[in-house]
Amino acid sequence: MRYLTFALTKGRLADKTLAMLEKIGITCEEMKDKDSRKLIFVNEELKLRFFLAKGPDVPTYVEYGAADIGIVGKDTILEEGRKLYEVMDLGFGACRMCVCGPESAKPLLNSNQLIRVATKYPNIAKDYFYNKKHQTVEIIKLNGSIELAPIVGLSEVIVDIVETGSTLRENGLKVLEEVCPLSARMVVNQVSMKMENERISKLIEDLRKVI
Ligand SMILES: Nc1ncnc2c1ncn2[C@@H]1O[C@H](COP(=O)(O)OP(=O)(O)OP(=O)(O)O)[C@@H](O)[C@H]1O
Ligand SMILES: O=P(O)(O)OC[C@H]1O[C@H](OP(=O)(O)OP(=O)(O)O)[C@H](O)[C@@H]1O
Repeated sequence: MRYLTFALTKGRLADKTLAMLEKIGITCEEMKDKDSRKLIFVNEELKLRFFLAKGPDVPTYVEYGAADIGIVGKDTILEEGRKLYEVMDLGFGACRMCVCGPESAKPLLNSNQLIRVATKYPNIAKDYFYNKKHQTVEIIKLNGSIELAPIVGLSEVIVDIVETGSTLRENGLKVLEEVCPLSARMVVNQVSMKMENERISKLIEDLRKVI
């Protein structure tokens, strides 16, 4: 039997991903050692391999078949636009993609003014403003602390993830519009879905019972 390889997202989603896999009897003790610099882990008994990668790289590994299965946020799936199957909503990592800014920016969203939109998600922002709202905007790509942009005058609004809303609150910003709800998803390589259908279907079935 060949190894089935999982690409898991580092950071926020990692602990919940491991807890979910543990519930269906898939464990990888080695992976819990936070001090380890080891990148790939094997469960010999179940013929599984796991590695942790940066979120945006997970769909890349899965599209190319370097991983059969990926666990990644819906935001990353939308942003990366890779060819893969999204097979399951895992429920955890729930948050929302929103257009945010100071209350005073609200009227700009329903005008034909050319506003600036700062975001870590330029493709999601483009799709929302161009295809859904038919509003021409200037997209400015940032890599973090997006909420700074409207405060210091880099942009009028931002497109970013909102979970508890505390980052917005503490910086005097509001949700102005919701783009879409988000959560962690399981994605599968298109060839693996055919070649390893039995094992992958069983995995999906087992996961359905615990989430
Ligand atoms: N409050 C939140 N902020 C950001 N991502 C969240 C939040 N809640 C859930 N998520 C999910 O977790 C994933 C990101 O986890 P991660 O810890 O890698 O965050 P990141 O800030 O995008 O990464 P990095 O710190 O490496 O830039 C997102 O893709 C999203 O689906
Ligand atoms: O609604 P909240 O619960 O406050 O969560 C949302 C915040 O968390 C994320 O940032 P992150 O902590 O990943 O830092 P970053 O801005 O450097 O990416 C996101 O980009 C928001 O800023």
